Amino acid sequence: MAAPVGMMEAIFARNKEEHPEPLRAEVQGEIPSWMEGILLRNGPGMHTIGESKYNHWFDGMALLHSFTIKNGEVFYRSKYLRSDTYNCNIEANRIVVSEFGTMAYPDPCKNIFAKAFCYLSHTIPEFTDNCLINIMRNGDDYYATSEVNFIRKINPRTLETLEKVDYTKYVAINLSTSHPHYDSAGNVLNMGTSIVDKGKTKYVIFKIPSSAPASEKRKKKSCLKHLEVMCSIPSRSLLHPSYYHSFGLSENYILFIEQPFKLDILKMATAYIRGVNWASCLVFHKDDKTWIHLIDKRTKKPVSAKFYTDAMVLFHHVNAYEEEDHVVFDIISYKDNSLYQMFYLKNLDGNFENNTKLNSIPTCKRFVIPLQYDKEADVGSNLVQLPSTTATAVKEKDGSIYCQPELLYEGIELPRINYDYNGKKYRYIYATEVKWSPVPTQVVKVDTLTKTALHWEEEHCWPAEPIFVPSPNAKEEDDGIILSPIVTSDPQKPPFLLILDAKTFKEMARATVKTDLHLDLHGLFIPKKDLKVEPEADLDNEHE
Ligand SMILES: CC1=C(/C=C/C(C)=C/C=C/C(C)=C/C=O)C(C)(C)CCC1
Ligand SMILES: [Fe+2]
Repeated sequence: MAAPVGMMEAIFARNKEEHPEPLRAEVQGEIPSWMEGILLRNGPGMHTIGESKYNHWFDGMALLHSFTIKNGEVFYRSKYLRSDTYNCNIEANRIVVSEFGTMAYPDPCKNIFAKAFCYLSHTIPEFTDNCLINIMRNGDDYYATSEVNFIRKINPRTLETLEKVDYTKYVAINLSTSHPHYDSAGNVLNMGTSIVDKGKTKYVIFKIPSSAPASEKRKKKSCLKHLEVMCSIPSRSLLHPSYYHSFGLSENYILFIEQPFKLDILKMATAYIRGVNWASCLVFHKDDKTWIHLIDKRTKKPVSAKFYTDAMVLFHHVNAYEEEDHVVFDIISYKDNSLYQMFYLKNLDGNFENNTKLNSIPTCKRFVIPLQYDKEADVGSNLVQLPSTTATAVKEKDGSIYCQPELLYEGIELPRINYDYNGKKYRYIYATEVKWSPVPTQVVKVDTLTKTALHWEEEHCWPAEPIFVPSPNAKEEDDGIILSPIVTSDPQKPPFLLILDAKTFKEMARATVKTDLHLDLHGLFIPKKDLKVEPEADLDNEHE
């Protein structure tokens, strides 16, 4: 499919209008009656403020949007996150807060970013609270998340912005992932990097309980107060901690990949005075190794064996599980960091096709880590004993173990699974297929067993990350529905929420919305039973 000139600019760079009042979508097909709840998603929606423009797609102001499904009907809403960053920018009518790919210099007026003037004496700058990447659920609370120390509480029904939460008040981290995990009790597990703690750079794994102790419930205290550090892992290099976007979780282990795509702290500390963006402080060391860390949840200690693989860059873990004394984990990996390069808005304009040819294809790979093996095994022997995989883990002379993956599937990103199978043996990956550019053209269901896939695609359609929602009495892993918002590039064709049968990948319904829809990043589905108030109890006077 070829991209008409200017189309990419409309998709990526044009400011999207918010639509905070519920808008009734036109449903074609039938949405099963059990399907009730809110699909809540996040992503950048505004890349120009006054005369100033952001450089990178990941810089855009967070635009929350939701599809509320009730009685076979769908209502759409969108609202910009009223972060301090957003408010300051709008007030100044220009970009005054730095983002991933854009360094900004604030007005000399007094604003909450006044601290930015202390850059010269601070290693860690005051980061943005433009939480544009994902949504995190913690008990009954929902937060917009990004990769720094701030998260923003939001109202999942009205999309209103609530408190600004600073992780550093509860745990010594300066960066955190936007992809937390959840255990079966609903507790949040997440990871962050601590840079300034007594000069010891480390990765911190922490848990936020899903509810506060009963004695505090009445006071509506936040669960964050009860955040608990599970384990920390020292960074191999104090001044170059690895960058990571997600981590893995099996039943008993936490999986952390220390990749040679690293944050250079000295570069970051001087970025402001050098006039360069944060992105330029992330450096790929192509000749370094990628270290694989396993943390035993029971002992809260890292497994001592040294597992590594070749240099790579990864953003998304897919899933991990244990099988016969091995940990199996699947990730989407790249051979370098060119993905971040591609999302500079200057590469996403008229010359899009030439600028963004994927030279590093996102590839789904399976790694297998042996947990129990013969310590006397010969150097050079493969310690993986699983017949189902070609992944290997070879003992080296110095006792370290060199892991080589099995290729599962090429050209997919934004992976999701049936989260009931998270940490467990599983079979299906739902993702977007990325063929000729980093922009998805298809929704896919990959069968990791047969390495085959089912696809959905349509002309002028650009799908978002597909979310799996299990059906109420699901027996099989793929008993459920796939939800994916579809951005369209043909002005005659309005955008819609696509609803697929996860088993067959046949379209069950689509809910068309006559408004602007932005290409987003990640989100979650809140089933009706998890909503404190009936979804859209107030929808009787919705706008049509
Ligand atoms: C602001 C800021 C950061 C922001 C990173 C962002 C916003 C990353 C987005 C990544 C995405 C969307 C990846 C998708 O696969 C860093 C570099 C962590 C550290 C310095 C300050
Ligand atoms: Fe992500």
